[in-house]
Amino acid sequence: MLNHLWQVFKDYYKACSMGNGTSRLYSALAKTLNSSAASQHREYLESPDPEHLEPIDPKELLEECRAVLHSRPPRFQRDFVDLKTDCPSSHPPIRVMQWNILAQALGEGKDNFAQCPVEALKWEERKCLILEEILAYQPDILCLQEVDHYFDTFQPLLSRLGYRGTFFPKPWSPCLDVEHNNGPDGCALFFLQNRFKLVHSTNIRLTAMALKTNQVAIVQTLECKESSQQLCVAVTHLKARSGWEQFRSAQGCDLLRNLQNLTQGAKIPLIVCGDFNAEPTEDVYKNFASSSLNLSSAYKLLSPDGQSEPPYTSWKIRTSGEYRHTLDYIWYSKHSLSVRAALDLLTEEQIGASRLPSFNYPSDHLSLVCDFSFNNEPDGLS
Ligand SMILES: NC(=O)C1=CN([C@@H]2O[C@H](COP(=O)(O)OP(=O)(O)OC[C@H]3O[C@@H](n4cnc5c(N)ncnc54)[C@H](OP(=O)(O)O)[C@@H]3O)[C@@H](O)[C@H]2O)C=CC1
Ligand SMILES: [Mg+2]
Repeated sequence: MLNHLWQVFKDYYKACSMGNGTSRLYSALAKTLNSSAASQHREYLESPDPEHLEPIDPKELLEECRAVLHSRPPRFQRDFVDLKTDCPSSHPPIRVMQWNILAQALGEGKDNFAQCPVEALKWEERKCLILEEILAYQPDILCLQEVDHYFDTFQPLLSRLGYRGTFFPKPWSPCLDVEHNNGPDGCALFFLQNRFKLVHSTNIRLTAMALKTNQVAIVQTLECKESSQQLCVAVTHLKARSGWEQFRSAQGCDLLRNLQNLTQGAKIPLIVCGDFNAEPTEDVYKNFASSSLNLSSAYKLLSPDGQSEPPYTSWKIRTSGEYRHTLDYIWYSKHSLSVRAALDLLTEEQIGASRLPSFNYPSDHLSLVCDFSFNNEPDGLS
């Protein structure tokens, strides 16, 4: 106990000398004094045994994560913006989270982040920041890109939190080029099993100009247990880098074609989450905005006129320069779904001069979170 307290105080001085806030520290200190702290006893974080299936209380996992992160600056506050409160709904909203979490192997071995300290990228702590973000918003549906710790971290932990997960790795993941990698990165889709039943699941290797590419998508049809309404959800991560705009556009066309079939010609309401690696000026964005699937991009609703995308969803400094781009989107069927609320983005001040990732935030992409409801509920309330 004394040793642990001494460590907490050492961490306190370290945090102060870094000029960071101390609220995490107070919480860790209180925990140490009040109980046999979770920081000493990482029951969930250190035993992600796939055979271990007892449910986890999200609050307890969050406490474990906070104990691991006690010497880091506190999480930034992000608020939900209410967008549609006039229409009452008899069912709880469906919360959807879209997030490129940054593959561990790419962050350490390929991305060339120039301002992010290497200590901020340590997996044992960074994974707690990622889990903390997921646990803070508790999405019903979670769509992730750049997942290279599915089997050892996210699948075992999230399944004990009540999620069913699906992972589809990239066929030639660039993670595999990195020494000591943890396997390929890919897309993952999780949904809460107490809210949805899986009706249909498809893994798609996207094509461009009739050729198979290195980019993938997962598309699932879910049935809401409360309303019996069906919902189709897709997650994707399109080809990165400038010079590949036509390639991304072709991949987007392939995904749209697949989605036409999987939604039975737009009959089933659809949500598409992705890191499209494309600004709104690109063809792939325009094709999604004008498709016969009648999709709209949820985060436009945060702009004053409801017509503009946010100024950024990804902000980083590489050795090659600073990159601030809007690349991530949550598309939804605009006639059958409404966005009731959306999580505001981090401000430039919160992101800080070194940009992302950082000690505060684990990825170079921000998470996007929206609450949806169906427009036509069977009981006719909305
Ligand atoms: N062995 C083989 O035959 C093959 C191997 N490969 C491997 O895959 C790699 C390419 O795969 P592909 O899927 O097309 O990759 P992408 O070009 O789509 O990028 C892969 C990752 O790199 C990140 N990234 C984007 N821009 C940069 C940058 N400027 N510097 C560093 N990282 C960046 C992206 O992150 P974000 O999305 O966040 O921007 C993305 O997650 C090749 O480099 C090779 O290693 C690929 C095909 C065949
Ligand atoms: Mg990346």
